[in-house]
Amino acid sequence: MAPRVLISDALSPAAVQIFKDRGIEVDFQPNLGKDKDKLAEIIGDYDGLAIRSATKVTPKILEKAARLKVVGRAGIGVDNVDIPASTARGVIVMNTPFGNSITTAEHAIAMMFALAREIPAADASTQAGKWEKNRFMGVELTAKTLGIIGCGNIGSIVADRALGLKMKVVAFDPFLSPERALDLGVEKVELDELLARADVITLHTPLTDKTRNVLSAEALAKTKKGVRIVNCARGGLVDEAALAEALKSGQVGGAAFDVFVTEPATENPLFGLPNVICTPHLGASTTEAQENVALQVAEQMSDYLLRGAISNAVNFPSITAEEAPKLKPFIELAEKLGSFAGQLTDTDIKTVRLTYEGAVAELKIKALTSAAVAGLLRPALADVNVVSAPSVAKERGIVVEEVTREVAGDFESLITLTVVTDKMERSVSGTVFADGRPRIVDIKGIKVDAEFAPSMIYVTNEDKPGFVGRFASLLGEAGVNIATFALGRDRQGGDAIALVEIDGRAPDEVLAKVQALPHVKQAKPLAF
Ligand SMILES: NC(=O)c1ccc[n+]([C@@H]2O[C@H](COP(=O)([O-])OP(=O)(O)OC[C@H]3O[C@@H](n4cnc5c(N)ncnc54)[C@H](O)[C@@H]3O)[C@@H](O)[C@H]2O)c1
Ligand SMILES: O=C(O)[C@H](O)COP(=O)(O)O
Repeated sequence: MAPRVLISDALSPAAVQIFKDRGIEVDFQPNLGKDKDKLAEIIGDYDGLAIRSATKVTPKILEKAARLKVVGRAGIGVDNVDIPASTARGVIVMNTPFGNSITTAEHAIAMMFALAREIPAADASTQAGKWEKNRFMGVELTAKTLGIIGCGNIGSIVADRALGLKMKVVAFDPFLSPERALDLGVEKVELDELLARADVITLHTPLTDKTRNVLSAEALAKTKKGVRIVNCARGGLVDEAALAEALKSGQVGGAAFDVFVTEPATENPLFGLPNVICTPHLGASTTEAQENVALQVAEQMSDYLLRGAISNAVNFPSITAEEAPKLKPFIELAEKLGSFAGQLTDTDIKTVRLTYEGAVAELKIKALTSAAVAGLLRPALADVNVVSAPSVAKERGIVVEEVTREVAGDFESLITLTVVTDKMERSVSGTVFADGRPRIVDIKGIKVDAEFAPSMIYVTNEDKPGFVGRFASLLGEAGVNIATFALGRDRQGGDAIALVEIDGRAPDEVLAKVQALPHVKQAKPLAF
């Protein structure tokens, strides 16, 4: 069945065409995102959801999204998507981090000019027939200092344009390296210095616990008198009530805002104040940017739904379309090794260690580790999956370790999963042969060669004569057909294991009889 995608915001129709061309069924309902009840009613029918900022992907929506595999944000900010809840349900969330950056930077520059020359007020006055030539006295931007808070993709484009305007640029961004600052031609400063020096401040950070109200009443009091403030990033970066007071007192000379604490903003403390310019979250709204992000998100979502390739996911490592087929058999192997250990582990797991040796160590091991942890936890938590596994493990205090080694000894690639509990440490290793099928090749240091089968019995016993005959007869007498039989031991007379594939499930009473055979330590059913 072809995957189905719902577009619930006003994306460029270019996205619809991409989905159709890729053989994906698509429903384009550009206003649906504003109607959360209707969205909740129909979301269960879709594998993908393509959005901008109007659709809110809440836990309530996700609860109804039984088939949903991917949310694609045609744009940058994913603050309208509950990422932990999406991750917990195994939904990949991807965005398009660069497609609208130039457009948004241009909007910030336009806002800065509009503030400097009071263009909106001058326009309104002129069109009202007033010709107030003496009312509007602007400021020149040349040689003024622009303070950029957040010098990432958009901030650095703003810096480049501002330098072109012959402004001085200072930037506050704890993650901006001195080398990058030098490359950009900006001066990296602390926040207080930026506040003290900037004639214009522009914000370009995401909204986080650290950036919320970065321009608070206290910060605004430290600015140059008459400073102009531009916010084309996120509402909440500036304390709107404090800014309104600072505008009234003249501490701040003007503010140009594209984003607001509450959106859609139908009322706001800034509305109606002198030299305040507002736009309705138009930063990304150009034909070029909208076409870029729509095409990109549709391609990314299609690649994931059709080929398992992941790019620009905020909750999973990237996997290219070339890597996806190489990873696939190893993802299956990792998940099955995890499942093997999970089915045998009854007590609290403290640590899981994944060791990747040989060619597999060159692949995206983060994805393999996630698959292994998902397999390990699934016997206890049915809902866990490759996307949610790392966060579920973290919540449960399970330490996940990864080790990579270049050489794999007898195998081209080898994955070993080791589980550590308070009582024991158990390792199981596997590989993928040329036929692409995963095999178990080592259990607790004992060599075996077994495939993962839908129904198996795993026996550990003392290596004593007679066990295999008795075990096989017992199964035969109970009408349980043996499909394959793998044996291994650490040394003659030492510890031995049997991994037996059977047709159908072994009844509990048969397993109890196996358990009661002489020299048997444990007999467990396994299913893959
Ligand atoms: N108005 C719009 O329509 C519109 C359009 C696109 C993007 N945006 C928003 O613009 C913002 C920036 O987008 P971007 O693509 O440049 O993001 P980005 O991730 O490339 O850059 C953000 C920068 O902020 C910095 N930063 C993080 N925490 C900080 C802190 N505590 N103090 C100072 N700097 C900090 C980061 O180091 C990074 O360099 C985002 O919030 C995005 O959602 C708005
Ligand atoms: O984060 C973004 O990309 C912008 O805020 C754009 O939002 P929009 O797609 O709703 O215009």
